[in-house]
Amino acid sequence: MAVKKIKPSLTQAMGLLWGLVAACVLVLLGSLWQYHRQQKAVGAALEYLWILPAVGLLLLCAALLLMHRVMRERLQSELKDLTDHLPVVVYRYRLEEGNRSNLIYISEGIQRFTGKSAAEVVADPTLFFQRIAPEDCARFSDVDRTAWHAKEEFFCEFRFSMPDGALHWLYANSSPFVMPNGEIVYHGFIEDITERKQAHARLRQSESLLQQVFDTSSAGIFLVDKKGMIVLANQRMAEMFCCTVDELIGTPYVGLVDPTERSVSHQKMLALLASDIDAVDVERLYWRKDGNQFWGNLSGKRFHDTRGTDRGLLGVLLDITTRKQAEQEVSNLAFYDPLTGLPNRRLLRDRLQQGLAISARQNAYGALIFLDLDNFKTLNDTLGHDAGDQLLVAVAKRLLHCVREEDTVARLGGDEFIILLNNLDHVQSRAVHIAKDIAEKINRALNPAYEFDKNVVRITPSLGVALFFGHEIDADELLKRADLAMYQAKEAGRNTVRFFDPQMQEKINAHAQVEQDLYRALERREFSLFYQPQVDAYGRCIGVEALLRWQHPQQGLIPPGRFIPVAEATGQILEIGRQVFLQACRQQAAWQASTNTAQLEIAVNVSARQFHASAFVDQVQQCLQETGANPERILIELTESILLKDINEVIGKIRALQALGLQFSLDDFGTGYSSLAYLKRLPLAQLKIDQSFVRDILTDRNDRAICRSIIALGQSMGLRVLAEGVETQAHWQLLRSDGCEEAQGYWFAKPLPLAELERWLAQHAF
Ligand SMILES: Nc1nc2c(ncn2[C@@H]2O[C@@H]3COP(=O)(O)O[C@H]4[C@@H](O)[C@H](n5cnc6c(=O)[nH]c(N)nc65)O[C@@H]4COP(=O)(O)O[C@H]3[C@H]2O)c(=O)[nH]1
Repeated sequence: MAVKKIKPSLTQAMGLLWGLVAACVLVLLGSLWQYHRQQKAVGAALEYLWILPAVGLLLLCAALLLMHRVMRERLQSELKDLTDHLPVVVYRYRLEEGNRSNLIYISEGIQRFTGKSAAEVVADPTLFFQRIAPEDCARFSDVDRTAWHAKEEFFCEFRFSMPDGALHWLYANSSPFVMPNGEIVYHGFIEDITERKQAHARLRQSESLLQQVFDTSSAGIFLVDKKGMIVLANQRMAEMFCCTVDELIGTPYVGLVDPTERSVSHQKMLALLASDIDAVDVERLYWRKDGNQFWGNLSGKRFHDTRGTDRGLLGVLLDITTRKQAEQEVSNLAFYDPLTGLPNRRLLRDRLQQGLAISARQNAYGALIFLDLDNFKTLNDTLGHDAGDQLLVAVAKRLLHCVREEDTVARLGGDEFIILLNNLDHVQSRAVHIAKDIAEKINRALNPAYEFDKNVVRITPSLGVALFFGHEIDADELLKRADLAMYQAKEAGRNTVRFFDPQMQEKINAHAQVEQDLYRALERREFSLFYQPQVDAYGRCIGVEALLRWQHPQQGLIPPGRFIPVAEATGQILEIGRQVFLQACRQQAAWQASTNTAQLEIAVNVSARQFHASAFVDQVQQCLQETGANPERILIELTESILLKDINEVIGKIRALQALGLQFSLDDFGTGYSSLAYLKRLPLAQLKIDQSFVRDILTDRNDRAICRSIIALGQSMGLRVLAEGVETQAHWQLLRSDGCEEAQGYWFAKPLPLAELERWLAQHAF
């Protein structure tokens, strides 16, 4: 806004005054000259000198009056200039008789509001009033009237139509003054408060928004002062802690934290409040008034008031219990065995790494125990999987009772458990001792019967222990060692503990070597069949047992006991067994051609894995067709382990093969687990008494009693009974006297290659 220059009227007034004085002096001197020319004495003229001070005085008064007037005008002009350029409009009115107002003055700013000059508005104040918004008119008048009547200050906010048509908010304020003459004059101002109003409205809106957020937020919002006391909290916060907002306010924040974390949390909170850290984000357990816990995520931000003073911490608390539970579940699924709740293989691997690190750091031996339940599979198949699961859970519980909290009990899967023992001792011999004691304790703990539902079950474990010291060996190797030791325990008769032994490792290496060699043997056809004669009660050869031999290029002839278990474990037995059966069929077909040999039966061993293979029946059928062998002269020898699987499936398969004409013999009878109930249902032709019973029949009364029982059992069920491993005449005579009608053994002949067998047959013509 341009500031107008004030005119220098005081200087002009002084110039005028001096002009007047000079004029008076000239007039006086002129009069004196006239007297002198008219030869009047100067002395007489001097009598009129008193006029001089009088004229001077008059002139001074006139000058002072002029000065006062000039000064007042100048002041008024300056004041007007000031009021005209104020952002507010100032006005003055007088209250007249009958409380009527009379506008005396209004500053030029009124033009902004009305579009009319101040003089026009003074002349006609309605130019102003008519612009007041109709909805505010009545209120304006009421307030105005009340103020006049009471002779009090008037103030009012009202809407006003501006010259451009926009509606603005104006604020008018005036205060009464009693003039010396008793009249009442109001001085006031009018201010355009539209922007302020809008700002207030915006502020109110955002405040209301904030309040709504505060009240309806699903997060707990609170303010903690610098001493850690809650000074503000919203409803949700109160709900979270099962109390009222009032109960929260004035209490220490730390009282909301779970008691187990309280002291740590308190220290942290105070340290935080004293620090210049601006924000925090923590997840921790909180504690409700009803005693329940919940997981909360606290996002805290340092709170400064409008003056910038640090007032504490503004916290936003979210209940994250559901998320935590979900995380826990995911973690459980990833790291824990869902059945027993024990750590799984993945977590075990992690713990193992930690165990090795602890051992290295503390220079102490630790131990890993590999535990496998003996015959769990049989039990699971017999009792059902639910019972099997219950048993595993019960075993897990007993295991946990046997070890310290810092030890790990994990389940690898199936019936395999691992126990990791850390920090046993610095001295190896003592560590071995401790590990042994714990392993035996576990063994004892698992032995007592388990009772669930209607079942009472007994199960024993085989435990393999491997010691470790620092990072001498890695986790994989350690597991392998404990596993090997466990197998050693199985080999030693189960229900026992074995420590890892390097010789065992050699066995495993040998196992791996045999596996490799077997692949080559299959390719190069290094297998052949030997035949061991079988005789009847009169010593006549009624058949042969086909026994597999492996002609190893370096090791020579290898008996089946050395490679059949490997072939079974690797599945190579399927192909080997097929080749054996095919060869046996070919031989039978060849013998059919001669009347001397046409009646000979060939007994063929079939392993459990081979028998259970889905293609087995088709394979047998194919071999028979391919060779033209007489199925009635082929006897399949099954071992009792075959019966451990679903017995109905086994019976079904035997029946299907029987339908082709084949016969069945149960090998090694008495050594396995078959129950008599199953035996009754099996469509067998023959029972073979295992040679372990036959061997000591002459000296061991029990063995003889067993042999007698098997013979009697076979007879009662209409089965042929063949005694294996008959090595002497005395054996055979005794068996004969007990009613055994068939035999096989070195007394008659050893397993022979084909050519030798044929020579033997020729010598023992029947
Ligand atoms: N001490 C002694 N032993 C005698 C006597 N008479 C026979 N033996 C041996 O006893 C075993 C009898 O065979 P197995 O019980 O079926 O036991 C067999 C059989 O279970 C398995 N086997 C042999 N050939 C095959 C085959 O082709 N397939 C399958 N799956 N297993 C086979 O290998 C086992 C061992 O076979 P081998 O070593 O040939 O051992 C044979 C035989 O040589 C005797 O008077 N005294």
